Amino acid sequence: MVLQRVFRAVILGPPGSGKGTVSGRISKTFGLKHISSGDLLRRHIEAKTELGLLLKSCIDLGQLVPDDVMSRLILSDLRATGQSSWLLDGFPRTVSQAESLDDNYSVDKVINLNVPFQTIKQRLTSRWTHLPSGRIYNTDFNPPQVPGFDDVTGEALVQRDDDKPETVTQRLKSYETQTQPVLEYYRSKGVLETFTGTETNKIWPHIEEFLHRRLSYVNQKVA
Ligand SMILES: Nc1nc2c(ncn2[C@@H]2O[C@H](COP(=O)(O)OP(=O)(O)O)[C@@H](O)[C@H]2O)c(=O)[nH]1
Ligand SMILES: Nc1ncnc2c1ncn2[C@@H]1O[C@H](COP(=O)(O)OP(=O)(O)O)[C@@H](O)[C@H]1O
Repeated sequence: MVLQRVFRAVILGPPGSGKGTVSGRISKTFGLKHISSGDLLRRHIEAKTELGLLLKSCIDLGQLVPDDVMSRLILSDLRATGQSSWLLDGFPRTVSQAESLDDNYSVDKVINLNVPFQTIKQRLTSRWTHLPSGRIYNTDFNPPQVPGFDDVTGEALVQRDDDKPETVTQRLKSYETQTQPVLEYYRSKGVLETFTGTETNKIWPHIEEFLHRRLSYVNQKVA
């Protein structure tokens, strides 16, 4: 689908709810640029800068990176993408971040993945990531063709330090206290669309259908 107007969306959901997996499908099907806050932070950590060390200390404890640092990083990334359509994955995670985003961009739709915490814990401990690209695998759900290696580049996959069970518990707590209020923020603006389920393959057709309808409407309005 070729979009005639810029379309900007956010994907929200607890850690492990499938944001990265669904974002990959949305970006492939609808051509939105996928911007992941977690991937952006991990690139800084890989670069081993002073900022990277500060970020790693928050992430390894399962805590959120401070709002001012996070908003500055994401907004500068968005500015660099210019006038394109995008899908923001992992940002905003607090109401203050949502307000910073609003001050600079208007968000057309927010996709909320509502997946029970019970389902999530099992998934995260079997997640494998290709750090340079952000491609995600799972030993049960979508295993790589060769165990431990990325399908596209053949490079090694890693297990994220913050996917340890005790850190996952802390991340779910941060989600409950700091990110859930963001749902209310977008609900009151009338842009929130919630998709509930325990399996990405069952949730995905509903998201796909919703975006097809929504984006055809955006195109018609411009035509
Ligand atoms: N078993 C199972 N695993 C899934 C499903 N959807 C995604 N995953 C895996 O669960 C993990 C978390 O998904 P991810 O997209 O990274 O979630 P995010 O943390 O919200 O970005 C990854 O290893 C995925 O491959 C699913 O429906 N079932
Ligand atoms: N918007 C954000 N605000 C603060 N911290 C963030 C944000 N996005 C990511 N982080 C930090 O990076 C970690 C990993 O994020 P992410 O890769 O999006 O995790 P997940 O895919 O499991 O939801 C988070 O647990 C948090 O410490």
